[in-house]
Amino acid sequence: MSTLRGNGGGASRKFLHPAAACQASKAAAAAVDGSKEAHKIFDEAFITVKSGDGGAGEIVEAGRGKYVKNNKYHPGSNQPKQIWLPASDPADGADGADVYVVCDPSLDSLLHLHKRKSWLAPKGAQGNPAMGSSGPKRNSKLKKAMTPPLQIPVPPGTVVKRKSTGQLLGEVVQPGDRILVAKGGKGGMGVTAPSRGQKQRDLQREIKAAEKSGGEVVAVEDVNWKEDAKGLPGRQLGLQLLLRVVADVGIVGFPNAGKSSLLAALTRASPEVAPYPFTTLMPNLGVMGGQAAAAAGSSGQAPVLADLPGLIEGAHKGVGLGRMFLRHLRRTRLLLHVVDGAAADPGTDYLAVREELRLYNPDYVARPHIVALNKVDLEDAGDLREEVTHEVMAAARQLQQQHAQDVPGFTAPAAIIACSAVTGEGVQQLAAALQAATDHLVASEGKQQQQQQHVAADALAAAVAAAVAGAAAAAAAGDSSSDDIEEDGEWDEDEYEEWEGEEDEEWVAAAVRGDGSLITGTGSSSDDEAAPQPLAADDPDRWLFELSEDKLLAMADAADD
Ligand SMILES: Nc1nc2c(ncn2[C@@H]2O[C@H](COP(=O)(O)OP(=O)(O)OP(=O)(O)O)[C@@H](O)[C@H]2O)c(=O)[nH]1
Ligand SMILES: [Mg+2]
Repeated sequence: MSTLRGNGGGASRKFLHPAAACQASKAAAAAVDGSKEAHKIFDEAFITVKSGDGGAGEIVEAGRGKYVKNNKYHPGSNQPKQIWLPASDPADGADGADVYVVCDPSLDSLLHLHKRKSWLAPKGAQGNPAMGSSGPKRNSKLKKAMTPPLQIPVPPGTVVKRKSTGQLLGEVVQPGDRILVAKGGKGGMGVTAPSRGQKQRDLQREIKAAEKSGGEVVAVEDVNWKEDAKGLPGRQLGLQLLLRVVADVGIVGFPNAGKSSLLAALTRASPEVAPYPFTTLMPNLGVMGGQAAAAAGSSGQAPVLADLPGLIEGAHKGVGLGRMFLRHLRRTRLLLHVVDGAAADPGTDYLAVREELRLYNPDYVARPHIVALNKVDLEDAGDLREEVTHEVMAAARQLQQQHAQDVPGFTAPAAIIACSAVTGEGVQQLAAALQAATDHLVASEGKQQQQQQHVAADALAAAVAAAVAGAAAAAAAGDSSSDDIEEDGEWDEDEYEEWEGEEDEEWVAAAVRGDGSLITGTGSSSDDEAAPQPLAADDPDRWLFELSEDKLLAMADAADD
């Protein structure tokens, strides 16, 4: 999973093929059609490979003395030199080169394989090659020269299949991973050719045997020893290569929900953002910066986020750009489900995307996820944020009940975080949640291997909630102190007075209980003890979001009524 982290922790990586960049600027509908080809180029390739033929073994004629001439190269020079080697020890031909598909973390697409479709591995060297031919020659100790393998570089997350049968040959994930796709042909054996006298004796024996049995000898072929010296041919096969993005977090949601905007807000990636659906045609990757890690109290590695093209209803059947991209979720630990909070019916949007994921691969809905309720800066979304949160929770519960039988481990969101990619509100909390969830999942993966445990949804939610509460507190503290000191480090008296006179900030935090009901807590900035505390891992109540002061007053009024 960590293969893309070598780029400095904060740098972004972007897959943008020129063809796709051009298409992206066209109208949405045209982009949908055109992008299919661009996408194929980026993450799918068909190639033909052939491993090397085995080299022929050396043939030494018997009875030609104790030593025979063999051409050998000086190490580090390509000048052949004739040497004498024992005639009793003819050299084998070298095996043909094997073909490997190897993981190369400097690559991020399969584009290079469209420029080179056939990969032919070198033949094995002959036991005693003719003067002037190149390649490693007889090694009297090993008796056989080695042929370096042909290596086909591919990015991390590439799956290799046989083109004809679809048989899975393997997958490379981390640097150093490699798959042997075609073994080189075996080299021929070094043989001693029978001497003329030996041939005569063999012939006489054959004739006698034939006479005895009443047959007639017409011709004798003495080819068997020659066959032994021949190398076997290499293996040719067609391969299909598929790239699955390797990232910790996969960002999903309806087109235009703000997935790319959130990627840009959370990382240094700069994906294309535009107010029409299907702006994103290919996955964009970004690495989260260190701030979020600090806010979440994490010492873990910065998560890699993958922003995917929008999903729409029927995506699992190939509607929109869906099916081609859904496989990129395969290697993610966590999903970030982005919901447009200002949409007509965000709860239904959430439900529809979850359904698409389930229909494509039930594993995807059993994977932990965090919901980002985006665009809360817009009036509608801001006013309705609690209502929408409830809707999303209700939709999650509805799905959970519906599929309790067929999808074991169907998860509700580990957190629902209201945010705005445009104003930056809630983005710190979202970053802290993603960092905490990734850390938690990485840690429990380690444990899983040792103890066969499953990631407990409640423990994950508690870890995420604690990180969100921490980030919210840090954001509040940052807000109150940042303006008080002048750039030269001196107190600004006027501002100080203003600050002194400020009223305590009221806060209210809300949490959703295990049974779905809402609890709230209130306090003020001077009232440290009452500040929201992270809940224990086994506490079914989880802090989910903080409410505005207006909302607090409205709720207090409602309670009085
Ligand atoms: N007001 C507001 N607008 C937003 C916010 N986030 C995104 N947008 C706008 O929503 C539109 C779509 O944003 P994108 O980030 O391209 O959305 P996307 O989900 O990546 O869309 P596709 O790639 O087409 O699936 C753009 O016009 C953004 O400026 C937000 O928090 N508030
Ligand atoms: Mg996008």
